[in-house]
Amino acid sequence: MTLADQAITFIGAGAMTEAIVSGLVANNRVNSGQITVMNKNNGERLEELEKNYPIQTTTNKQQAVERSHLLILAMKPKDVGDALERLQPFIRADHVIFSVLAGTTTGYISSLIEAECPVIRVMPNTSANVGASASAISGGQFAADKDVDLAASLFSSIGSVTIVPEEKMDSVTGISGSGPAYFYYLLEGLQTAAVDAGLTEEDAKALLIQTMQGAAKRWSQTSRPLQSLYEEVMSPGGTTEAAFSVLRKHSVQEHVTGGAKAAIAQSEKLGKVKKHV
Ligand SMILES: NC(=O)C1=CN([C@@H]2O[C@H](COP(=O)(O)OP(=O)(O)OC[C@H]3O[C@@H](n4cnc5c(N)ncnc54)[C@H](O)[C@@H]3O)[C@@H](O)[C@H]2O)C=CC1
Ligand SMILES: O=C(O)[C@@H]1CCC=N1
Repeated sequence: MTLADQAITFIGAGAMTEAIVSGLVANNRVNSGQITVMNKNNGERLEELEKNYPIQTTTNKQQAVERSHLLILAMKPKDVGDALERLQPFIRADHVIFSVLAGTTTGYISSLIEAECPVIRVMPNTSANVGASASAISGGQFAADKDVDLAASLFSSIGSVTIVPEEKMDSVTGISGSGPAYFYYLLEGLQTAAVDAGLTEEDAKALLIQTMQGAAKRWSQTSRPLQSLYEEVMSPGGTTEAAFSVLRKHSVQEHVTGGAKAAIAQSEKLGKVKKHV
């Protein structure tokens, strides 16, 4: 079965579901008429999604599960136990389950489902909205190569895909899953400096977007270490050096590293609070 023939049900109608759906709809590799989004009870949210995308929605659990061969779990990690308890009577061994939940192992999900269906853990990010997610994928106990290939095919239609062993998924979650937020936060600081110095928000946005894209492109096309790239920008007694003396005084880089490590630790913790991992 090709991706275009797949009926897909998302369980959970939040930000991540919308990011993936909007990326998939913009890209014709998936038939958007075959996408269903199911939510526990927020009808207004489902109406909003139906208005914005050519998809179907439902709050009917049995319909949501039986309609599709491919189920994508996209509720908060704390809600997965309750959700699967209600859905599991309708899940068959020939379902394929993708989970985008932070810190939630495929083993834990399998322990909540009677049928031995393949479970694939995926960590995308919200850049899926614009077809630019950095997604990592790992297959669980019952996942065959073809199931991992299906996940790779679906997520490659909304960005890049890296296949990693499942024990690396907490690290991925703290780096690229949360990653867009780190860059938005840093950009917000730069935007404030730009506007405080008299630039219009519009000009600041245009300059910062191109600067960030240019830096990413440059890094992608060189084997030089990052330190040599920022040192190249820095002239003795110049502007960049002035900025770095403030950033280093406040150990900004160490705090950025510490922040990402806290995210990784939190993903590990989310996994440990659940039983059967
Ligand atoms: N937001 C992000 O940047 C990313 C989020 N994730 C993961 O995606 C998942 C969803 O995150 P968000 O979309 O940000 O959360 P969200 O809070 O925006 O959405 C969660 C949705 O699940 C629904 N829900 C709760 N219990 C349910 C149940 N029993 N049955 C069906 N639906 C139920 C809620 O009503 C809500 O629509 C999380 O597990 C998160 O770890 C993964 C990568 C990035
Ligand atoms: O903050 C979170 O827990 C989710 C997982 C990765 C990004 N957002």
